[in-house]
Amino acid sequence: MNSLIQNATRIIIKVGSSLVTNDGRGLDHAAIARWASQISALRALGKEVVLVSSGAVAEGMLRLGFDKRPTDIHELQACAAVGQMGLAQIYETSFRAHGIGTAQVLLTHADLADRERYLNARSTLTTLLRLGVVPIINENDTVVTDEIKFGDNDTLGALVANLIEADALIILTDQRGLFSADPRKDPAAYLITHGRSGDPALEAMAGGAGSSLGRGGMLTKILAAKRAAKSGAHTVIAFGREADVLTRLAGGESIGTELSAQTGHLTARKQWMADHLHTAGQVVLDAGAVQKLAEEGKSLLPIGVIDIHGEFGRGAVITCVREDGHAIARGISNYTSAEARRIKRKPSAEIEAILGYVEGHELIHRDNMVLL
Ligand SMILES: Nc1ncnc2c1ncn2[C@@H]1O[C@H](COP(=O)(O)OP(=O)(O)O)[C@@H](O)[C@H]1O
Ligand SMILES: N[C@@H](CCC(=O)OP(=O)(O)O)C(=O)O
Repeated sequence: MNSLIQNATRIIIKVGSSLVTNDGRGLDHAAIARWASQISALRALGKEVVLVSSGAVAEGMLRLGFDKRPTDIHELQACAAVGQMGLAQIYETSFRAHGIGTAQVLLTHADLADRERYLNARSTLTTLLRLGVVPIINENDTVVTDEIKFGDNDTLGALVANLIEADALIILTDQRGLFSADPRKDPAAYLITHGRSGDPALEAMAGGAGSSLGRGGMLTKILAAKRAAKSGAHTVIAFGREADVLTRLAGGESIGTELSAQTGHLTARKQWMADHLHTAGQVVLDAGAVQKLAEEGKSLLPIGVIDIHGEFGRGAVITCVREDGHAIARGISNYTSAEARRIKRKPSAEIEAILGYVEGHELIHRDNMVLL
């Protein structure tokens, strides 16, 4: 028994190229229909699911008649663009059979590196989940070149887990999990059933991709688990053709390789904030707000803010100081410094009238704050 997936509410599921395209023979309609049916069952259990799907290049190669992976970057990008149409169509049809809508989200590295776009991607994904839609994510291959690519969707899956603070990342692949060595090369290799994300011993066992279709191989999956754990997400690596793999994992069964994260979401986020020694700006709190934060564990409302120093964007880590300049907390601002200047000293009910929109009643929510 293992409860990593059973206890997870928000789950990222990543499916690799060889699974999605039946080892390059063409979209595996039956496999995709089975995953859609299982994901529909997971949602009936109250879980939110985001799918990260590879396979655009492999499917596009088939549709355009390439018998081996093109070396020309623009031909590869053309393959991705053609194949992505196939992916979008098959996922929409397969989920529609269960009355579930899908949404296509194509991301690039630049989208997640830019704070504004990162926050927009996060809000769109969480909104889609709230609206009951299954987002289907892939890298936007047509606009990126090698130097600026995530390169493999294992990494993308982990970054999406960080982005929306998922509880778990399930990586479905063409092996039963992490083996002590690449099972294609070493027949004596055995399955590793449990481990700690970030354990360097795991990295030593993992090798590169097993086929010409996959990009990352096992090492990128192990590194993805390490990355996902930074925001508190556990990872399971399992065989995508295993019968009812998703529903059995959700039922608490141990399948594949389970890699547990050592810290919870809140701890991970607070640690991240505590590590921000230089913050973009400061807000000066009145005595009432200091009391609410420090003594009562409350969020920071604009009404308790007397002054704002520095220029910062939405989502920046800022410092909360007393009137005498003493720092008492750090946290993520829901508003830009310009907006904060307009809503300081105002009751939260007036935010919408002043700014024309509301990002939150708080300037800094309690969950996004660490006391110093
Ligand atoms: N230690 C290992 N355990 C399992 N698989 C490994 C290991 N080292 C390398 N591999 C290879 O990684 C492959 C899976 O990665 P990849 O081909 O990128 O798949 P995907 O398309 O699912 O991302 C396996 O088929 C296997 O040959
Ligand atoms: N964006 C690429 C994904 C490449 C990739 O990471 O493949 P894989 O190692 O099979 O997950 C595509 O859709 O072909």
